[in-house]
Amino acid sequence: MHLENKKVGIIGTGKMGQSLLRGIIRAGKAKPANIYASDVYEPALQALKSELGINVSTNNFDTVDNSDLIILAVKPQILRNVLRGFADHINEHKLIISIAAGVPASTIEEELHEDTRVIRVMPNIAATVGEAASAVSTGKNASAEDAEIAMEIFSSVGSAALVPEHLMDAVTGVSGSGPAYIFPVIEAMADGGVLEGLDRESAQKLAAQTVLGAAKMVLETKKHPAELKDMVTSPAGTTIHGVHALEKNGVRAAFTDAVMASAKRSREMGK
Ligand SMILES: NC(=O)C1=CN([C@@H]2O[C@H](COP(=O)(O)OP(=O)(O)OC[C@H]3O[C@@H](n4cnc5c(N)ncnc54)[C@H](OP(=O)(O)O)[C@@H]3O)[C@@H](O)[C@H]2O)C=CC1
Ligand SMILES: O=C(O)[C@@H]1CCC=N1
Repeated sequence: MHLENKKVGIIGTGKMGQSLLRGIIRAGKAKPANIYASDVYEPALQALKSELGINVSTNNFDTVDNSDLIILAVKPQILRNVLRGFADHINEHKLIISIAAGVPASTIEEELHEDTRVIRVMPNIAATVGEAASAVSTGKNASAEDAEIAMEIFSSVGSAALVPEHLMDAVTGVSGSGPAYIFPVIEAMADGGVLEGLDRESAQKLAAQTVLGAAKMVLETKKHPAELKDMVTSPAGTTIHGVHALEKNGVRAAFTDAVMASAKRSREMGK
């Protein structure tokens, strides 16, 4: 099963559902006429239909019945109920792709049909701008080709890598939740700039571009971040004074703790 000419369904057109929809269309991975989306709020669906030309419904049956693969983008807390609502409409020909945090593929198999092909993905909100970091894992019935399809979809909104499912909580801690750790960092760096006399707009642009540039250096040079940090810190210069202030405030432990707290919550949500 290749993505081209397949009917793609999305259940839940909130923040992530919409990001994925737009990304898939932008990348030409599916024609709008082949996309079926459902959610509970009719006016928002109609707005999506007129903007993107996709098929919409407030009835998840329409999405499930018309689609070859169905992306589940509702909150984890309601996922079981949503699955129970259409379990009778699922057969082994349909591929289920869930992005719900914490919910194991086995839970979805249990609620649907024991033979259901399930792929679990943890993307992140940067899918909105085509820069998500996604991890893809396979349920017990999903084939290598199913994983390839998921990789194709999520590669269209950023980078995607295959991981064993037991690492999904760790992935959630690092990249699923990660953008929310960085936004306050950008805001705080901009605050510092404002404190030192820059206007807010310039300070925010400088801070955001700095984060983007640093990330790009790590990805493109593949050097250890410590080596890159050393390239910025002149002896007795400005940067080492800034780095010292960060270390004094426990920046490393704060970020490591954030990743661990999110991963722990993901594990709890999976129980
Ligand atoms: N936000 C993020 O950064 C990330 C989220 N995720 C995962 O993505 C999933 C979606 O998250 P997110 O987009 O943030 O959440 P949202 O609340 O923005 O989107 C969920 C959407 O589903 C709708 N919905 C509620 N009940 C139903 C139903 N019965 N049938 C169809 N649609 C329904 C909601 O409507 P209403 O609001 O009216 O209830 C809402 O529009 C979650 O499982 C989350 O764990 C994964 C990675 C990153
Ligand atoms: O906060 C959450 O639960 C979701 C999953 C990862 C990002 N947002």
